[in-house]
Amino acid sequence: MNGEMIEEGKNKWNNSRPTENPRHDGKAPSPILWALSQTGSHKREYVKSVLFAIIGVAFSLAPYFVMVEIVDGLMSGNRDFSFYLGKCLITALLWIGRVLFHSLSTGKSHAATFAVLGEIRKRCTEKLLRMPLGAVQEQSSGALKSTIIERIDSMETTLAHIVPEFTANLLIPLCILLYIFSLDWRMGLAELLTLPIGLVSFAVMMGGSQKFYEHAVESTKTLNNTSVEYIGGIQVIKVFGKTKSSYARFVKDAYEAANSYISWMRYYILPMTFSLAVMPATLLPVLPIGGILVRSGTLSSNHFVMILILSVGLVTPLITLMSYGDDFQTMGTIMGEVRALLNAPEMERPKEGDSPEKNDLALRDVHFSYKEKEVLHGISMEIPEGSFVALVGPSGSGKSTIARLIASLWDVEKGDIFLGGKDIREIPQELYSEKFAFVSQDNFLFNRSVRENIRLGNPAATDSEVEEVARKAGCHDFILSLEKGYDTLVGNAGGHLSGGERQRISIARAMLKAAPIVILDEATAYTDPENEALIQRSVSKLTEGKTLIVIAHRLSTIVDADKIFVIEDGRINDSGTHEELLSRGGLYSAMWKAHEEVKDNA
Ligand SMILES: Nc1ncnc2c1ncn2[C@@H]1O[C@H](COP(=O)(O)OP(=O)(O)OP(=O)(O)O)[C@@H](O)[C@H]1O
Repeated sequence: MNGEMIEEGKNKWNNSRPTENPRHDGKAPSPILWALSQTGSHKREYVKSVLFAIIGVAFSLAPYFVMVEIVDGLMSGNRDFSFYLGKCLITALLWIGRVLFHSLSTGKSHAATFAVLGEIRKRCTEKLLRMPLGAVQEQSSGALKSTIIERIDSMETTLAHIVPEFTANLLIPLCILLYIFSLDWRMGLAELLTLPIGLVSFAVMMGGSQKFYEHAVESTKTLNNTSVEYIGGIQVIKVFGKTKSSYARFVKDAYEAANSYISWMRYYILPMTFSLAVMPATLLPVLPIGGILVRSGTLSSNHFVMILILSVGLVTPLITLMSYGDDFQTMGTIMGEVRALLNAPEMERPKEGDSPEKNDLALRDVHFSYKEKEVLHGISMEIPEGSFVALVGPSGSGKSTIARLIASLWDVEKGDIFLGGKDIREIPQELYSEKFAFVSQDNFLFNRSVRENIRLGNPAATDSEVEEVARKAGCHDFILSLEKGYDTLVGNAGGHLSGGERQRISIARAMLKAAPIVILDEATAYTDPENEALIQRSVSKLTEGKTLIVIAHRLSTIVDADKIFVIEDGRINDSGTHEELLSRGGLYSAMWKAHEEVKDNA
């Protein structure tokens, strides 16, 4: 199906190192085969479901053979009422059998499909953790949510029905055809006459409509993004009086999404209806050809009647088969998105291994780019275990980027980072993450209780340990003043709390983690002077005997650092203690002077 080509071409991550085994011929497997390859331990359930479906379809076809016998009876003048009553009873029983096996089949395949899609979704979310932070953040949250939640969900019905029913509805007409061929090969050929015409029209539909469907999917994603942005940015929209224009954009995207679906349906409705009408119309050639053969005496009228009735039996499974056409298309596109996500490049980290005993950090000639633009141009620094190191410099100079690379949120592009003498690319991500507590200025809180948010630092911590750490981080009192104390929900991304409150909770969370290396990236940016003193005290408790890496604009908070690195334009401009840097009179002393002046004028 050409959907595969398009889906691979549209793969937003397709220039990446693939993480799944591609096929040897370089082509991606069909979406259905790919989906089936993901069924793992549920394969047996699908096999059972297919078997039940085949039995179900066989039950639904058997009445046609009973009908043949009834017509036979009528034609041979059988007037025994019990004969016909018996046949009717058999037909009723066959109908019950059909309903029973169809239900068993769909029940099994729905259960298996829910489990398989659940696993695919789990793999997608786990994948996000293994990808570099930047690759995840480049995707809009609306589009990612749409792929992982809605679009995977939308495959459920199709996948659950396609596996058993497609197989059953393909096998049964084949058996009927073989049977008709065994009765009379000429009639078998007559049955096939409508097939090529219907198939050509079907292929035309499938070929051309893929781009319409792709467009419909893209415009739905745009609509998703616009609505997520509209809701997320509602404060900015209101403050800047952009309600009308933002709403107009939302409406425009909604129309675009609706219209793209209409165009898709407009394109495929004609060829689809034509092939749906022509392909199953096997009676069209069968009736006249059969009539001629009966008249010429080369086909018995009994066989002719039997073939006519069986031809009617062919129609339903053929129509069911064809109705899966656009489902294949939809599945192809969704599977393409899911595979693109699962194939996205991962951070180079082993699954197993040890983390080093020592915690000295070293950066050697580290280069890093966001997309094309290099922002770090050869950073080298040593951060001995237990030291207090500060990164200062103008805004945009690359301080946060260095911190993120040290915390292994991204991979370096060139150069190396070592922890305890070991290249961090040789340390499993989970073990490495255990070494770090990272507090930044925009710490994310989950919409759970305050207690659960702090406990994320150490899921095994008791309630009293959580409260103890909150006291140390200076947030115990304000937490108690909240409506439900520690059980208060913090709102989406912590939206029910002030910036300073969020920050103190994040510090408590980091303290609870008890990691040997603590990174504070503008961690006190939102804090008022009174609380800053409190937090400084708690930070010093948090970092006793630990490595502390601080990024700060307020230089007064880092004067005690063992070493200050002055970063300018992605390079280290200077380094040393506060006094050493002041004595050299470079960028740092200019920054210090500016800092003092602001303080004096405040
Ligand atoms: N996710 C990103 N994608 C693209 N460019 C980025 C991204 N994050 C940062 N940059 C760019 O990289 C450069 C360094 O940014 P970084 O955040 O490391 O600077 P910083 O010194 O921490 O700044 P600040 O003090 O203002 O927080 C800047 O030019 C910034 O615009």
